[in-house]
Amino acid sequence: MKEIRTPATTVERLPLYYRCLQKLSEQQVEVISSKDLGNMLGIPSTQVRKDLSYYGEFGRRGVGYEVSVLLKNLEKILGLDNDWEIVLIGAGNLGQALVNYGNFRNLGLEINYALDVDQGKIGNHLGDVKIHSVSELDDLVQEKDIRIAIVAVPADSAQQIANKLVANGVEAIWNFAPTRLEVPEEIEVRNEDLSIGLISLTYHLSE
Ligand SMILES: NC(=O)c1ccc[n+]([C@@H]2O[C@H](COP(=O)([O-])OP(=O)(O)OC[C@H]3O[C@@H](n4cnc5c(N)ncnc54)[C@H](O)[C@@H]3O)[C@@H](O)[C@H]2O)c1
Repeated sequence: MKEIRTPATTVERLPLYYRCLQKLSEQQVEVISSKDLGNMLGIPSTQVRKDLSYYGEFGRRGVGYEVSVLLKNLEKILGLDNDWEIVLIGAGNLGQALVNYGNFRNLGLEINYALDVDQGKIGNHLGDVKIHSVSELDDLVQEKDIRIAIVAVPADSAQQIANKLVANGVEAIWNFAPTRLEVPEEIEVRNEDLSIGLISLTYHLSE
């Protein structure tokens, strides 16, 4: 049987549906139509139905989606029903902001460990998270079976850190350093480059 690949744009929208459904659930809304869900997110109802149809038959024609059922299913699809252990490398300005960002918790996600090379930072706490020496990376990643890492070190250290992470079993990297990481094909890398967002605005104003 030919496997149907879910478009990347659909996958990108799933967290939006999830967050929206969380809000609806908090507001005790039990059922939502694709039209209303789409209106809340600025997405056409046809797109909402198509996106969700890749994962199953969640809605009922003329009725809509049961919020709690769709929320539970999306939680599973997005892997948010797992207790992921996440390590941050580089507890500088950005790293600190990420650890202190409370909204990850609303998704059931948490940065559990922070590593840095700076002796002046090692031993300090970012909230509940103690900053450990980066020399502990190998042992920590292996012992805690960490599969997700956040790289927030300067660009010239990022590749070396990525190599160590991958060698110790990390499978997914959220990379904030403005550099392309060379990793094996099976490693999932998500690059976050804030300057690209800002440049897209200056580009449009300059047209
Ligand atoms: N600050 C931002 O808003 C921002 C935005 C986008 C991208 N970035 C990128 O994210 C990265 C971090 O930015 P920042 O502003 O937090 O810088 P920063 O200088 O404040 O922090 C970097 C931290 O990494 C640590 N570090 C350096 N080498 C290391 C190594 N080998 N192992 C472990 N820790 C190491 C430093 O001691 C420092 O604490 C940079 O690559 C930067 O370009 C930053």
